[in-house]
Amino acid sequence: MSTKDSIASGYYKEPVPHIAHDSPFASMMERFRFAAEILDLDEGVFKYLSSPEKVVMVSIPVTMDDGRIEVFEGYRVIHNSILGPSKGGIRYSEDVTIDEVKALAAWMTWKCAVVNVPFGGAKGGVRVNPKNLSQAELERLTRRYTANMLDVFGPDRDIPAPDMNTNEQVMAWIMDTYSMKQKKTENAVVTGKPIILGGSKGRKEATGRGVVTCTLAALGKLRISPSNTTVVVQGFGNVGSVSAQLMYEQGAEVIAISDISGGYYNKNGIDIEEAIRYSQTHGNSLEGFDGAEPISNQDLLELECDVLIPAAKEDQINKENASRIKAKIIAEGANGPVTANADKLLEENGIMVIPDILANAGGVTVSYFEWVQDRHGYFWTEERVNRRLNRMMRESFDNLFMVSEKYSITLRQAAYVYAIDRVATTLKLRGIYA
Ligand SMILES: NC(=O)C1=CN([C@@H]2O[C@H](COP(=O)(O)OP(=O)(O)OC[C@H]3O[C@@H](n4cnc5c(N)ncnc54)[C@H](OP(=O)(O)O)[C@@H]3O)[C@@H](O)[C@H]2O)C=CC1
Ligand SMILES: O=C(O)CCC(=O)C(=O)O
Repeated sequence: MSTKDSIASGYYKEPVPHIAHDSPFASMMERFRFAAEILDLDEGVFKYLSSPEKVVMVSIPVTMDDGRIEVFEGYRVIHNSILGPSKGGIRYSEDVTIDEVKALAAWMTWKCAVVNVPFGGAKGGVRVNPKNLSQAELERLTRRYTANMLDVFGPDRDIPAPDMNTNEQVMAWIMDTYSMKQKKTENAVVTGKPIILGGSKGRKEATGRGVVTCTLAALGKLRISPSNTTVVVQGFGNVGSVSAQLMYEQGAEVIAISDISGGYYNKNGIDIEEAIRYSQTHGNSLEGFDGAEPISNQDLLELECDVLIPAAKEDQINKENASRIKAKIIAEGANGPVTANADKLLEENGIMVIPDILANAGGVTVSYFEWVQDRHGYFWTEERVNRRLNRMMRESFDNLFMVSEKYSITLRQAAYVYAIDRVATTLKLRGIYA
């Protein structure tokens, strides 16, 4: 089989109704179509996997500190649960949309299949800027969102986790609200909890650690040593800061970092420990960080470097800027940071892209470990968590690298082919009955 230039033919070409043309869901579908064609996927299975199993939209009234009632919109999308209970984070963001959550939920299905964890895919979102809420308002919002989702969530049904702008504290409130309803502590209903509540050691760092495991594997394939590597990281939250720190610990020179306040560039390398300290002591913001020169988030993506780690949000590398990207490797810490129409341009420039559904799968992998530990009531050492995480990420990277070489396709295409084949085979074995 050779690399395909034009990916869609036959029924794969038919547009899926109600999907914005240029959106994360459209990007997901374009890659899904490519894999469906390679796999000669049954038309019914293609249609089934093109839409989510369940979409829940809720209205969340919150009493604000000044007594006013504000109403927020919340979502939970379960894309598919054929591989097991659905799994995926919850995002708080002013511009989250149902279409974005649908794409993120589908990516979770493929991601769990890529790393062979027995979960389906889901994602949640609330349209809110949490920076405008007090801690008490955030708690009331989270508890009401959870109350509205009591029939959706469950340790055997659907298990949330952190994503953009949500953290261990938010997971603790979800667990507590759910447990109150069950009249018993049910810590396996969420992952990414504080360790004292049944969280797993290593979960907070897991996504960044997985990004770095894959990056080191990719550098190995290109015969570049980590200590001769320059790295650029977009986004300095959970995924970006841990990825930057672990690459820095490997001896790499991290020459640029960024958050919503802008980019920070130092051609001689940034002291990442200092940057993390700065952000932690300045309200989780790099604003005013003086260990580097200011640079825009867009210019940062186009810097000359060996490794670019987009770890902020979707659609950052697109058909407008893809031909100006100079990195040798892009490790997708974020979900969907590259649009489908940029894939070809990056491939033509010989850039190795480690796709999101592999690169950032360390988070859900350790979430799986957390769920297993909660259900056993027996907790692992951090060393055991990290060793198993590294092994699973490395095996998944090697597996997809082999698939990509075998079929002369990119790592992203290999990831979709592998994941969709796994989901479709499971579907076939289980069967579909009314
Ligand atoms: N947390 C996890 O375990 C996982 C997360 N992911 C994905 O990784 C990405 C980041 O998530 P996570 O680290 O958890 O989120 P966080 O909220 O912890 O961090 C997000 C970071 O991105 C920055 N940011 C937001 N918008 C922009 C922008 N336009 N330009 C530059 N920086 C920006 C934020 O800046 P500021 O703080 O200043 O707003 C912050 O530094 C998301 O795509 C998420 O879906 C994927 C797998 C697992
Ligand atoms: O840890 C999890 O369950 C899911 C993390 C997540 O939302 C993601 O991988 O995008």
